[in-house]
Amino acid sequence: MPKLLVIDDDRAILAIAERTLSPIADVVTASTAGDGLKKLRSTPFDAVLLDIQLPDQNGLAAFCEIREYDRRIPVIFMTVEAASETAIEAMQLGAFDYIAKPLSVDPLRDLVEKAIEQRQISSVPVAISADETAADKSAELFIGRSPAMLEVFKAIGKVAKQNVPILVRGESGTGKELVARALFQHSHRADETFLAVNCAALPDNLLESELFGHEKGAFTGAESRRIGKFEQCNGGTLFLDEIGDMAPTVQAKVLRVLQEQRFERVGGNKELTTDVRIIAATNRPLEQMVSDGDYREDLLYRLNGVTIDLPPLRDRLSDVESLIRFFLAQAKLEFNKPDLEGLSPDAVKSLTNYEWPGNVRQLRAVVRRCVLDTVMPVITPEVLPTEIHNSPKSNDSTTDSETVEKSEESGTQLPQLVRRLLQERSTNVYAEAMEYMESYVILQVLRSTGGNQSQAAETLGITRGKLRDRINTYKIELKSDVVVKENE
Ligand SMILES: Nc1ncnc2c1ncn2[C@@H]1O[C@H](COP(=O)(O)OP(=O)(O)OP(=O)(O)O)[C@@H](O)[C@H]1O
Repeated sequence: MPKLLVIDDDRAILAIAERTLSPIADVVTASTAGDGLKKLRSTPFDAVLLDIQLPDQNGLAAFCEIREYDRRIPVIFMTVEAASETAIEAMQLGAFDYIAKPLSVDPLRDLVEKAIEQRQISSVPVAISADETAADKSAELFIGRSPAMLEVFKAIGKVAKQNVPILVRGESGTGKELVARALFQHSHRADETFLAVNCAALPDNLLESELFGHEKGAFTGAESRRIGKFEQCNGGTLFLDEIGDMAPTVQAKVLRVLQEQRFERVGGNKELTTDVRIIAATNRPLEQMVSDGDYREDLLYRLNGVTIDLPPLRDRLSDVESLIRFFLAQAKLEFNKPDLEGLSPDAVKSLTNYEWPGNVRQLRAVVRRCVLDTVMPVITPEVLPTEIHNSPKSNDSTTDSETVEKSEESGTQLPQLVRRLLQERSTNVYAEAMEYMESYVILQVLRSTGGNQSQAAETLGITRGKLRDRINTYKIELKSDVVVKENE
């Protein structure tokens, strides 16, 4: 039977604890911190219930001694009033949880059961340690040992020093900006300026002015002359993210810079020259957009002379472990969690089996969230987001065709979709897969804003015009709920 230590100077509390908890644990009591610590050192315990005010020592100080002795032991604090300050302090120190007196029987039993269970599952040796030297904050490291990523690194090495435009392609969150930075750092321009512009984040007229600048009075609100990024970045490197999201006028101006290194500020007629290396990135099907008349063919050809393709994370799952190691060590330092030891083997299994629709960005966010959420030194599957913990592949139980039928909208069906398209010998796999992802993201964000398009556009980092365009394209209906219309 698991062993529980209850430290409190109130005999009534000790009696309630013994009565309530003896069916689930072997309860040992102590009425002072000194006595409790002595007992703890002589027998192994699975959890501790600790009063915050003890006669011989403050409970928080006693807690620190317990942690020094055994940092894996879950400690639940008990206190008379629900004092937020103490609760915050206790949780910051790493307490398992906090319960207010007078003790209610059911919540107390549930909490102690949970603590004992946590103690047992986190007693396994860690599969990935949180102590990695790679977490040096000063270096922005690019992680990946899979053959696909080695190809990417080789491509960066080959083209970084050539003064040509480069197009980086890949799904959102695959690391396109990191590639752009690596190209810059290894180029002859490494000591010059590097600027990044997200073309989807600004309305078309503002994007034009952001890139090329404007003259005073060029449009309402243009109260003075403004220098654009192409001018500011003279001699340096400009990273144009989401290059697919540009109005035709802007496309024409960017093409001219690429061809002649010349442009005019908005509202100006003086021709300016600039020497900027362009690195562009996109996750959009530019070829399809050219066929649909939405993108200039000549611009596409200028841009994609040299292309670097970043594979989605699900196609290089062998990189997941090293990425976790890296993000875990970073988060441990950043969130000051010195007791964090790492991830349990089961947690690693769930993470390495997941399909990662949001790619490395999603993996990074999940690891950081787990580090923040865990109260135990070892991160176990229970701490993972439910979609990962319960993902069909993590549990190896559901077949692909079942999941496609069941939840068209779950957003995790991309691999199945791609497999189906390949079986059907589709020649439009890229565009269809991109559309699937894009419609999923837009739908989810619109749902989260209750259909408010301004808020959704802001959250998505795209303009309202673009959002409206996508809503029409994907036949998203904004009624009391946000739904996708069936194809007529
Ligand atoms: N191989 C990698 N090693 C370490 N960190 C990575 C790697 N790939 C991506 N990241 C991290 O993941 C996050 C997303 O990467 P990044 O912004 O470069 O993606 P992106 O493809 O440009 O996304 P988007 O298309 O949405 O702009 C960043 O925090 C980045 O540092």
